[in-house]
This record gives sequence, C-alpha cells and structure tokens, in this order.
Amino acid sequence: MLPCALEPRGPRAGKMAFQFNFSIEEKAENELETLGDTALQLESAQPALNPGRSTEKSKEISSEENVVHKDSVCAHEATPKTTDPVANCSPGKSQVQVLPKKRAGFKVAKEHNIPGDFSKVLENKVMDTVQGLYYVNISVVEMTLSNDSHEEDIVSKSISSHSDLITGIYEGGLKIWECTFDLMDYLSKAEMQFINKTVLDLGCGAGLLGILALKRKAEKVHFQDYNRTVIDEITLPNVVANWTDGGGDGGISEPSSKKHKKADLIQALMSKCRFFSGEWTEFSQLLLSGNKPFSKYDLILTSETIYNPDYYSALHDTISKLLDKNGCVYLATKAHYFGVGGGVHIFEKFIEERNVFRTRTVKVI
Ligand SMILES: C[S@@+](CC[C@H](N)C(=O)[O-])C[C@H]1O[C@@H](n2cnc3c(N)ncnc32)[C@H](O)[C@@H]1O
Repeated sequence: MLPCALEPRGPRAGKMAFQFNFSIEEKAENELETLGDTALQLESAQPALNPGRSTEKSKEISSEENVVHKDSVCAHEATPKTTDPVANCSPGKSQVQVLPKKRAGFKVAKEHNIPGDFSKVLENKVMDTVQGLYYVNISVVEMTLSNDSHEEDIVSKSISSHSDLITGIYEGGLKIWECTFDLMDYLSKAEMQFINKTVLDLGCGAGLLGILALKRKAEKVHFQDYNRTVIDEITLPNVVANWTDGGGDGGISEPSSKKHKKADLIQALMSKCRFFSGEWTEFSQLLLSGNKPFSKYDLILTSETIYNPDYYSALHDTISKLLDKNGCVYLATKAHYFGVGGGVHIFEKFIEERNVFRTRTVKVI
C-alpha cells in the first residue's frame, strides 16, 4: 500500500491531497530499502521528504514531512507540486480478474431513498465483522440475488463471466477490496480528524471508509457506487448494521423504549448520509444540478478506483468539481492492475498532465 497525496497547482492554492495505497508484495527496486525484517523505507530524491525520521505512530498529513511506519512497510507524505512526486514502486500482484477492455458505459446516476423501516434493510442479511465494523456476508447476498431476477443482474453476470469487473456493467463493488483495509488502517493510525467534515466515499462498495468517517463523527457522509444493487444490498445494510449491533434479532426481543431509542439513533445517523449510484460524470451532474443543497467535500476517500485508465477523465473531473478548494482526497490503490492497465504511475502522469492537483505518496505497503 502506498498512500500519496495531491495538491492543487497554480492559482488554485489550498490543500488537496490524493492518497494512493498499493499492495506491494516484493521489494520495489531502487526505492525500498529493508529496515530490519519487515520494514522498508522509501528512498527518494525529494527534498521535501525526511527519510531519516522514523516513528511507530502515523502522523497527520502535512506537506512538509515524511513519515516512516516502522511497523508496516514504508511511507512518505504528500509533497508540494514544486517537488517531484515520487510514487515509484514495483507492480504489486493484482487479484483482479477482468474481461477485455471496453469503453465505460454511462450508467445514469440516482439518489437512493433511505427506507423508513431500517429493520427491512437487514432482512435476509448475515453479518460478519472486520476491524470492528459490521458488513454483510457477500456470499449470502450473492446467493439471494442469483435466485431472484434483479434489475442489474450483476451477480449472475459476474459469476458467468468469472470476473470481478465487467466494464460498464459491474465495477466490483460487491466485494471488499484489499486497499480498503489498508486505507482504514492508515486513517486510524494517522488519527485523521473527521469532526465537522463533509466526506465522500467514492466508489464505495461496502462503504467501510464512509462508515469509519461516520463513526469518527463526520458531519455528513455521502456514498457513491456505480451499481444500484451494491448500494441497496451492501452499502445501505452495512451502514444500518453498524448502528444496530449488526442487526441482532432486529430488536424483536428488546423493550420498546430501547427499540425507539435505537430507531432515533439510526434516524439521526441517516440524516447525515446520502447514497448514490451511477457513473461518475453523471453523479457529479446530479449533485450539482439537483434541488438539494450541496456543499463541496472536505474529504474524498476512495479505494481501488484507478484500475481502468478509460475512467480517469471522468474521475478527475468529478473530483475537481466536487472537492472543496481546501479539500483532500485519500486514494488507496494497487501499484498496477494487470489486464486493465491502470495503476499509480499512469494515474499520476494523468494528474500531472491535467495540471490541477499535485500528488504526495504517504505510505507504501
Ligand atoms: C474495485 S471496486 C472497489 C470498491 C471499494 N472501494 C473497495 O475498495 O472495496 C471499484 C469501485 O469504483 C466504482 N467505479 C469504478 N468505475 C466507476 C465509474 N466509471 N463510475 C462510477 N463508479 C465507478 C464502483 O462503484 C466500484 O465499486
């Protein structure tokens, strides 16, 4: 994992940062140096980096410092645009299975209604836990959905094509991808502050990043996924489950006063959330031209969303339109996605050419 950050260039002064996370299985040639048995340190020619500094605690990101995580692998913080952004690392092993490249479709965006009866959201769901958060068991969802006829039919399509990604049809949100955990880990160690922040979990899938932000008292959290099925069957249930102790027995055996208290709690929580599905360009248009007030995001969290270079333009423009001028994006990714062609180098190059943001790599695992 290699988190990295971007900041705006030129007249758009202010802080923006993208963070990239990569799963790297082997030592990255020329750049990672073994520190003891497990830790690697990123070697960089960047003047803004401070490679000698080592700490076991993650730090809040600033543009001047470098943080080396002794207990994990290595990290460097975001660098100002005036220095070279170094995010060089060997391709990590991708676990992505893909179909041949096609152009992305333009799935219309929609905002999902939040159901009045939250217990219904968890019907037929089996919950598991990871890093202290509840999430729906995907196999059970897949089994249920493959038995029903469903508008998008992404489960059957994914199974019949033996693929986790079907360009323009299913973009992988049913499963939880590895870098989500890396980014959660990073945000926790960095003691990232969410209080009063407006946060977007972009390409959310299970939505664990957004749920983490909610748990840390973010003011508002929006969730976006390409597929409606993912929002209805995975993201929404996961959010509800994390405020109902995994759903339990649906509160059947609880005294009604406790049930009401819980319902009020979820109601309050849900008033902070919005859920969207659809293609990125469509999503940003919906937000910006919709009749609900929209304030730009302070933080955009996104994991494993730069696998397909065909989407970079839409992704970049969406972020440009939706991020506050003092905002920051944390992006977690593998170094390279075999078969699809995306990855950190090509994305950084793309960002550089667009000349709107600057990147800073803050952590490599
Ligand atoms: C590989 S999944 C990662 C899901 C989740 N972030 C995780 O780490 O587990 C990529 C996500 O990016 C989103 N995505 C990819 N391409 C998209 C596009 N062109 N428009 C909108 N969303 C897209 C999808 O919602 C999909 O769930």
